[in-house]
Amino acid sequence: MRNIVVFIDQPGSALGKAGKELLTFARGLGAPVAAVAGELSEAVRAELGEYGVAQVLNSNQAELFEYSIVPKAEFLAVAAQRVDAQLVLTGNSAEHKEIAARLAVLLDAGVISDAVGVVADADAGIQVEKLVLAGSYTVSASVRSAIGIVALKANGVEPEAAGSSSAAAVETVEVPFSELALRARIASRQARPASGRPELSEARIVVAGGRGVDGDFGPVEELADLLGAAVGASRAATDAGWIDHSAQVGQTGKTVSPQLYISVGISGAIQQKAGMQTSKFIVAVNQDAESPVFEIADLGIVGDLFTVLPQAIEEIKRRRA
Ligand SMILES: Cc1cc2nc3c(=O)[nH]c(=O)nc-3n(C[C@H](O)[C@H](O)[C@H](O)COP(=O)(O)OP(=O)(O)OC[C@H]3O[C@@H](n4cnc5c(N)ncnc54)[C@H](O)[C@@H]3O)c2cc1C
Repeated sequence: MRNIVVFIDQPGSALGKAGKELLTFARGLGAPVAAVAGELSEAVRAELGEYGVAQVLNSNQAELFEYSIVPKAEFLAVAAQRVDAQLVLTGNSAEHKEIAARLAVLLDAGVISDAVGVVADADAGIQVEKLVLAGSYTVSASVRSAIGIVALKANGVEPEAAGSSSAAAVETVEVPFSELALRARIASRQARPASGRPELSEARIVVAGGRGVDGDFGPVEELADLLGAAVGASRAATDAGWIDHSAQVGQTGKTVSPQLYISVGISGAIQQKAGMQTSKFIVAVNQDAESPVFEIADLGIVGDLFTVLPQAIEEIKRRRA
């Protein structure tokens, strides 16, 4: 396969898990070229080398961050053309999916989002696996254009450094932004207070609470912190104002695909399942043995969450002591 451009968006002082996953995927397919938007520190450059990147295309132009979406798509278009890429990999967040779509228009390319796997086939080209209809179907799709754009879901692969590392060569890219790219200006940004927990859609473990917590997320948060997990919620819990809307998992919330999803006091309505059904291992705690959540649970615990969670917390602490 020809070069694979991997989009690394504002890495800051260290390469994040999402970027490492994309690079691990890319390495399995061909030669990864990192397209880094934002400042490129020496530490990140070294990490890129460790993850098998020999070439980095970097732009830190202010327009990338002062205007919405399109400048990043134009940067990736320049990067893809510069290295004659066959594939561009992006993350699967709402912003990255929009960037992927814009990029596809710019490059006259096929785009596939929500991907969980990519295979490069000499005859069939780029084959992508994705999950649809709340994860109840796996669909194989192929890109038929000369270059493909694929937005990959988080947690599809364990990040793994390449066996040997070498310093990645860095080339600065000056993007001639179009007039169209500068039409939606970002007026202000306000950072959310950091919770210290992992980002919900990227977390390896999620502990989610529903109406059953009855306003008290304490045990859910305590278990999450013990496991280094993100805290999720059903819509009933977010609508009640017990937790921020950004924690909502489901059809109208976030889609998560962690290694472990612990569902607590959630009935398992179809709209909730839509956002978590592809989790690798699902544990459900619910006092109603007939609750639909048990249909998708790998391990079901019938009981009062205010009894079950403290017992689990105590046992984990005891085993770690
Ligand atoms: C268009 C649309 C979009 C939607 N989008 C979403 C979405 O994105 N995400 C989402 O979650 N929902 C969504 N919903 C709402 C969804 O249909 C359900 O209403 C919601 O998921 C229910 O939340 P819940 O399971 O927490 O509450 P309930 O259905 O009320 O279930 C609460 C559960 O807690 C159990 N329980 C109660 N007390 C305890 C206890 N002490 N210990 C253990 N178990 C206990 C009960 O047995 C019950 O099973 C959407 C609905 C619509 C119409």
